[in-house]
Amino acid sequence: MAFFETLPWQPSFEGLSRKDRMGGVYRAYFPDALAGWEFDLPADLVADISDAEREVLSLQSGGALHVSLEGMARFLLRAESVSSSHIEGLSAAARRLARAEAALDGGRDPSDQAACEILGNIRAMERAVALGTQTKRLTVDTLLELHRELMQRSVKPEIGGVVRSTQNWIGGSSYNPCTAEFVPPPPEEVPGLLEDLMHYVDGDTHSPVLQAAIAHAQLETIHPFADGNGRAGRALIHVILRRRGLTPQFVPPVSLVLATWSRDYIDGLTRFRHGGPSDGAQRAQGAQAWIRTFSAALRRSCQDANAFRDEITVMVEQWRERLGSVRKDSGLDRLLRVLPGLPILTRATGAAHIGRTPRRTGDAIDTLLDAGILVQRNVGRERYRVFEVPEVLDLFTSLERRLASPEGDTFASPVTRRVPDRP
Ligand SMILES: Nc1ncnc2c1ncn2[C@@H]1O[C@H](COP(=O)(O)OP(=O)(O)OP(=O)(O)O)[C@@H](O)[C@H]1O
Repeated sequence: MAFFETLPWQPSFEGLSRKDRMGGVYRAYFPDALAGWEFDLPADLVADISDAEREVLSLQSGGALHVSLEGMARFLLRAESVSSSHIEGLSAAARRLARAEAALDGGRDPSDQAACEILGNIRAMERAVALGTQTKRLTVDTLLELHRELMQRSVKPEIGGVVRSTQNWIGGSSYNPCTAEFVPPPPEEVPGLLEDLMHYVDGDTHSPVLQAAIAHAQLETIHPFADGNGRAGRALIHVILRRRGLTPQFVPPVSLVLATWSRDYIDGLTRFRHGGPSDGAQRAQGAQAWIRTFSAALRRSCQDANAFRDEITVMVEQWRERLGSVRKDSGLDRLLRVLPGLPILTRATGAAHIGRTPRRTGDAIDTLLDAGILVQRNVGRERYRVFEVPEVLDLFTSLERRLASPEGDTFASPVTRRVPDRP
């Protein structure tokens, strides 16, 4: 039985305005556990879910012969991680991340906090999807470990992996929950609800897409952490999809679509919160509304990612035509394969990716510079020179613009988030 309970909030000395400092009442939500929940889905929703599953699988299987799948998979994962940050766009992020990574590699402290957070998100996301396959049982500890990873490079690393011990809320005043949009369950409810959630995540009573949708919504409803609940919930989606074998290679950038459909996303999460009996019609209907939104977002993200992958493939084929004969497994051949996932490079990072000496890599870079595929972005001595692949960065921008358009077409439906201009 799920319900809202009205609880008192004591006045406090904190807060700028009188209203902030005043006491009052708030309505906390007590969700139902997931264990034993059985519900039917209408035929059209079942079809939507299988369409989404088919799209996710087609993203894994489409072949890009001369392109490193790992590089592209990393890019999609990066896109998904960037959606959790407030950096201005994927292509800007690519540049800033490359700089921050270079600083970290060189043992320096990168000053770019946002870039560091994204690196943390990417690492956590990588770890999350790895956990999906490596960990035998998914438990509350797995979730805490994942959250710790996510928060490691944030401004508040100390809250990573710590279940909240106070009441939190979403929206309204920062000082009290009386005007909040949503007040998750009180802290004493959280451990039991998390046990139940992770038990559900570890099982396979529902199909992967359904399981990912429900687990995400339940995590956001519990809101178990002081911060980073959105990130943990998004990572959980990918843990489930990977674990259930749906995304062995490519992570669909579903979070970016949910961010674009922010109103539908929040509406869906809100509908998921029912009142009344755990086997009642209201619960089933609310869940269906959310699952519908989630499946559609997943489908859209796969369609956009597929289009991106096709564009990358065509681009690399055109490069090869432009270059004439490229000896198989030469430094140049290897560099062409990895460039889509490495749009900003130095001689050293290029060498590390293709397993050749910096000198050999430098020769391949020179060929690509002559062909206009690479451009040099700074003036400096050999080892400090930074190169970019403008065409790849342009394709990032196009993908990002497409993902930020509610209908996936920036002419038909303008972007809803701040994104870079059309290349
Ligand atoms: N009305 C709502 N009901 C339930 N969940 C919500 C609601 N509004 C937002 N959320 C979820 O809460 C997340 C924000 O929570 P929190 O600030 O703890 O996470 P975060 O990872 O730090 O933030 P962000 O999502 O901005 O990266 C959102 O990303 C969304 O998933």
